[in-house]
Amino acid sequence: MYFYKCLTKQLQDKKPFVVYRKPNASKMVGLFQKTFDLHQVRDFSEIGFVMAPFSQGQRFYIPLDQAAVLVDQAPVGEMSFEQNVLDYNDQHAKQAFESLVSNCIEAIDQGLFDKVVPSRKEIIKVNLQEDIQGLFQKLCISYPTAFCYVMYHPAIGMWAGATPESLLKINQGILQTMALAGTQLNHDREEVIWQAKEREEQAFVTDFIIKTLDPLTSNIKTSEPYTKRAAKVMHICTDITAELTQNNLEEIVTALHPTPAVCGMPKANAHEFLLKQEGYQRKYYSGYIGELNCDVVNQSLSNVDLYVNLRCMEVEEDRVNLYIGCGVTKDSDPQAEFIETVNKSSTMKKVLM
Ligand SMILES: C=C(O[C@@H]1C=C(C(=O)O)C=C[C@H]1O)C(=O)O
Repeated sequence: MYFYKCLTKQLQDKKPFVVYRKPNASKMVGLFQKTFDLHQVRDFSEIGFVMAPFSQGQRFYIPLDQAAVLVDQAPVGEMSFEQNVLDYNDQHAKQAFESLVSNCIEAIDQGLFDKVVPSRKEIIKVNLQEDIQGLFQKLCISYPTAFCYVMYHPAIGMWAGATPESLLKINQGILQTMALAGTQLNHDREEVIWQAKEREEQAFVTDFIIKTLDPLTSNIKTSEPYTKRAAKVMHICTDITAELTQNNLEEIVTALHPTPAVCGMPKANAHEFLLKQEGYQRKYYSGYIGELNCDVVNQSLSNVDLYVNLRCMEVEEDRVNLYIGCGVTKDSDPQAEFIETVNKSSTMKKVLM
């Protein structure tokens, strides 16, 4: 297929590209940048595909007018969930994460914040560089309801993922976002029971988003919280819509990101705590990715469609780094939170096998 020939050529040339497929979409998109330049988003008037970090670092993008643009049928097929690797057994990683969660709970007890989202990195020795096409196909086939992508820039490296979380959609003056939090294993039964801890954690996120959008938009509406299934796990989700009152995309993105779903609440305290205590660089994990001022498949230049970069991995020469986090509140149990990160990491591990 010509799409994959371009992907292979782009990789050989080490030029920037992104390939992606939106949730439930039948089409995939490839943007293959013609030069090596690193383009940065400065005021959100830029048009193209953006990838922004959690905190410090470059907000880079592939400009639509500097890329070969390809749209094709997205991969479909069957993949079984059976041989899942959930028996992660690194005692050192377990202890380190549980101690981080305990520090989080202590900080909550001291009144520093109500919620915080610590995370960790898991290194898997595997060489995926030879089969990026296969990686993208596996992501798309395994996770039809997620936003699946592989993105590369020589200055940033290669990132791939299948995220269930939308950060921001704008279409014809209507803004949509979601408050996603709370996690349990996806048992595939229709009836799902959520404990108070998860419901409270998710309500924090909804409240934050409503408060954040209030001065920037009008007519904010929320759905009832519902269960959103995301591969091996499921979450509580509230859909939120609002009307834009002015053209203030930069203000809106800056206000929403990072949400309490990936950082915490109040945001500034949680953010500062994470930068000091997590002990590693999140880089582009829990940043955002997606279309800025364009909808490539529908050939429109007025849409925004950004996703939170979760269930993602950084693909290096001989290894991949998986990034995973979980929301901590006063009622959290460090062991249970560690298990939650292991369950979430199975989303990525599945496509590594
Ligand atoms: C932080 C992550 O996920 C976020 C945290 C969740 C939680 O705390 O339950 C649920 C969904 C995401 O908003 C992650 O997957 O790394």
